[in-house]
Amino acid sequence: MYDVVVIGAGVIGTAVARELMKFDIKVMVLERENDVACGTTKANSAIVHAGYDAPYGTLKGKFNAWGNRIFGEVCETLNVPFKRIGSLVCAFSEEDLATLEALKHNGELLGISNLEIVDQLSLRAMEPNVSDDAVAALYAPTAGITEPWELAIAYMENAMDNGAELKLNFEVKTIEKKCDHYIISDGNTLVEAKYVVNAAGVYADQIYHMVCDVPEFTITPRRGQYFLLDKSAKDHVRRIIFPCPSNKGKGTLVLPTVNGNILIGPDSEDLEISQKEATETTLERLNLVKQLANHLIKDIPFSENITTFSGLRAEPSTDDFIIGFSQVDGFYNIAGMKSPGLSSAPAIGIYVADEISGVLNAARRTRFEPKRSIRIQFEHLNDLQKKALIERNPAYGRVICRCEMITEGEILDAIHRNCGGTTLNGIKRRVRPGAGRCQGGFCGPRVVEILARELGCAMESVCQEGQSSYILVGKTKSL
Ligand SMILES: Cc1cc2nc3c(=O)[nH]c(=O)nc-3n(C[C@H](O)[C@H](O)[C@H](O)COP(=O)(O)OP(=O)(O)OC[C@H]3O[C@@H](n4cnc5c(N)ncnc54)[C@H](O)[C@@H]3O)c2cc1C
Ligand SMILES: O=P(O)(O)OC[C@H](O)CO
Ligand code: FES
Repeated sequence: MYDVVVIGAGVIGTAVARELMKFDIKVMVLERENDVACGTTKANSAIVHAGYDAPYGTLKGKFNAWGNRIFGEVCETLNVPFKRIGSLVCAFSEEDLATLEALKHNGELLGISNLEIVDQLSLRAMEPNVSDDAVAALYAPTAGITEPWELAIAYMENAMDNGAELKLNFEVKTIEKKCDHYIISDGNTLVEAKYVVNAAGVYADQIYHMVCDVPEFTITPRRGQYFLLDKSAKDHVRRIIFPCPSNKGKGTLVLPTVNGNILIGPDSEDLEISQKEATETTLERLNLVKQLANHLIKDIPFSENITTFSGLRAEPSTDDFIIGFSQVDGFYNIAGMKSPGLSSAPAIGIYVADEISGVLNAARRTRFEPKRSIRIQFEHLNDLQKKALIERNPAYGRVICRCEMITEGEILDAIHRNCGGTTLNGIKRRVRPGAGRCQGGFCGPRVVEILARELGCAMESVCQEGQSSYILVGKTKSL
């Protein structure tokens, strides 16, 4: 019997699992996909918001401010990229100027430091490509960018290094409440736990419905679509550039990624409650993203686009995050994790682990290893280091991805760690082969070969992403 089962291995579920491992608690994470971070965590703006946007007095405001404060330390410990590049919210009218003042005031109530309204001249000096029509901006130097899926992978890996378990391909279908525990099933296997943490993203309402006849909330998907530009567009903007927010969200933005690409989006499209899988992109909405971004930033080189994608916000009927023990004894909801859910994840992990360890009366684990072991990034080594590494391990001398300069050694490491990658996109998310300009056209087949060899399976059974997303069907000719 587990003390705690966490349903959902996005950035929220994995953060909770890792923080729970600081206590003497037996933890299992259940995830329906064949990898962690396959839900909203893999498709968002990747911003660690400064925290001035969510209203003072809300859970979003509290956890964003707290999460931003500790984000740098968490990423350093877990070896996850994070850059505090700062953000600018641009004003185009008198009404927008009033919005900037209101955001600054709200941020100050939340304890966000160094917020400043900059005039047109300063804005132009900071970001020469901002539209000539922008008259001022709210500058927040503490905003940052990260790699959301890498954070979730790192959280899960570190949780497993400390004894947590992960069951992939386990779609929770029923949850049965007994007098002092739960029985969770995917239709084949039963898992028993004293407490359940529901971190199932856009499905959190359905999971809660399994134990509660009349749930207090619903979760509706709100889609956002993006363009990702090649690194050749690097430096078109150096900070996160927002328009003023509206009741649809923080608007369509332009920002750099931690790897030097330029990200443009999202739009904000309310879908039906049943459309929890609708992550397709559409020409109509991408054209809207283009139009909105061109209003904010001049001369965006859309010809450098290398991919488009979309993510689903978990829009709760309550408008705020839902975090806490539910009406059902021993059942804990972390639902409605729309933006700023990523920014808040480190703080939510700590908060939830404290609450649950409290009711379990669990002591702190004496042998908790907080650090994740170093990941070698071959490209970032100097020549002497590269030479020494290749002598020690020749796999680092074989470049598999030319666009991103990724070696076989890095791919092997990504496969064999705890919470290692087993799919083409899983390896791409961990070490970036396939994330370059050719989008895996050259390196994809090599990665499939390595995966099959290392996992001891046929190349035909290697998947691109989800279960059954097979890439190869069989041999077309023999040698
Ligand atoms: C367009 C967009 C932009 C955003 N930008 C930002 C941003 O810049 N900054 C920021 O702070 N936040 C941002 N967010 C919000 C942020 O991405 C989310 O708050 C965060 O990723 C939510 O993580 P999660 O773990 O709750 O959900 P998810 O990542 O969706 O994880 C939930 C997991 O539960 C699993 N699951 C579901 N049902 C079951 C089941 N029955 N059995 C087992 N497993 C199940 C899913 O497969 C999934 O892996 C954005 C969101 C979107 C959509
Ligand atoms: O559009 P929002 O408000 O959901 O925010 C999403 C990201 O945080 C910013 O793109
Ligand atoms: S060679 Fe890997 S993305 Fe191009």
